[in-house]
Amino acid sequence: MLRTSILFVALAILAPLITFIPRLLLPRSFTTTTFTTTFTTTMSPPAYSKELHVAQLAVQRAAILTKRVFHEKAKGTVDKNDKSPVTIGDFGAQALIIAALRHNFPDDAIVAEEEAAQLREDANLKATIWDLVRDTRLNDPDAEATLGGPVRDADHMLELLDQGNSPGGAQGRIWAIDPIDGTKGFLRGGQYAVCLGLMQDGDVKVGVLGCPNLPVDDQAPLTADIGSNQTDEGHGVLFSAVQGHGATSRALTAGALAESKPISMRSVDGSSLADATFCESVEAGHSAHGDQAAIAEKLGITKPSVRMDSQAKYGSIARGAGDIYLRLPVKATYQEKIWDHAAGDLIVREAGGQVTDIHGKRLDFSVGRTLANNKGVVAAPAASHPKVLSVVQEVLNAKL
Ligand SMILES: Nc1ncnc2c1ncn2[C@@H]1O[C@H](COP(=O)(O)OS(=O)(=O)O)[C@@H](OP(=O)(O)O)[C@H]1O
Ligand SMILES: [Mg+2]
Ligand SMILES: [Mg+2]
Ligand SMILES: [Mg+2]
Repeated sequence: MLRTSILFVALAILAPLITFIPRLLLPRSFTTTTFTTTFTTTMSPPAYSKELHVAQLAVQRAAILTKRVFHEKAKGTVDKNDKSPVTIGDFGAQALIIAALRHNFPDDAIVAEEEAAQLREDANLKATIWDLVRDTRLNDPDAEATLGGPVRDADHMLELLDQGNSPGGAQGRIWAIDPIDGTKGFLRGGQYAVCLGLMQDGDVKVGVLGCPNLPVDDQAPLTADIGSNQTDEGHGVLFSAVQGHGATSRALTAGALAESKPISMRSVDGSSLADATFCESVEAGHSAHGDQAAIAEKLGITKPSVRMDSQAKYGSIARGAGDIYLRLPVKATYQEKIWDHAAGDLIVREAGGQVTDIHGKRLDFSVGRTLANNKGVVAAPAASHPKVLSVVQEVLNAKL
């Protein structure tokens, strides 16, 4: 009887410890709900699960704002110092994404394309963007709470916008934000993407792309004229990847995340390229259409190229709707920006692709706000990348 009582008391003391100790070993950011659902099934937390979840919801919320602007006739276009366009949608989306990151990861650095300087000089512009930011939220209260809820006021919005000024680099956690990639496409009524990537020590770990004008269906044929989405019906895709965990797509929603599907590139090897589809920029100033056409011809590609704005190109080849993305330099001095490539690079590689520059070097995100160590982009299924790269080099060398 005494022995049974001692055993019972010992069990009563030990039981809570047995469940508590593993929690001590987990990262502090790991929530109890996630712990019970994931830890019990896999015994270890999935890498970057909180970062992925926040990034997906943040992109989804920002996309609600960009879609409102997309469907308006006057998009509040302003010229930047470098003469490229920026709209009220770019500013608003960036403020909302940074608000979500600051709420969840206050110590992380952020590299973002836009800054608040023009809004500080133009009260009307500031008020217009504040109207958008104040009124944009996810329609799922839990999802909205995850992002920290609404931005406090218009001045705080400006402070948030300016927090994307990190110089980047090889150390620590750095988020890269392109609030609207393909702004020219956005203005033309074409493709654009809301882009967010997380780098750890210069390596992309998490990538999320929101593409409001791509068809939801991964099997939908890739055509040049897919920007004619005026109703949103059947359109809007959220691509995601975590390093070492593959890539997914899901429908872009206005609230909680939709169910995801794994995606992969088509298996095109060097000998079956005749059937391949290649994508390139719409803007001739952004990539060399002539060189790209010569390369396609030498590869035996028979279909015409699909010209599409933004990192929607990376998402499209990652889900096998296209196969190859070529972005050959027009000007030798142009340095690609990290926010134009971070998410897409990871999504394509996690879907079975390879992404390098024209010299065959992997894109190097560790050297600041630009890809200063790289020239151009060559993205293709891993099995055909060596062949594509060799033809890229043959065509470019012949010009020297
Ligand atoms: N000269 C030059 N060469 C290469 N790239 C350039 C150049 N100038 C601008 N940019 C960047 O191009 C980004 C959009 O290019 P895309 O290929 O995605 O779209 S497009 O079809 O060319 O419009 C675009 O991104 P957003 O500004 O976010 O739209 C720019 O960062
Ligand atoms: Mg821009
Ligand atoms: Mg861009
Ligand atoms: Mg942009």
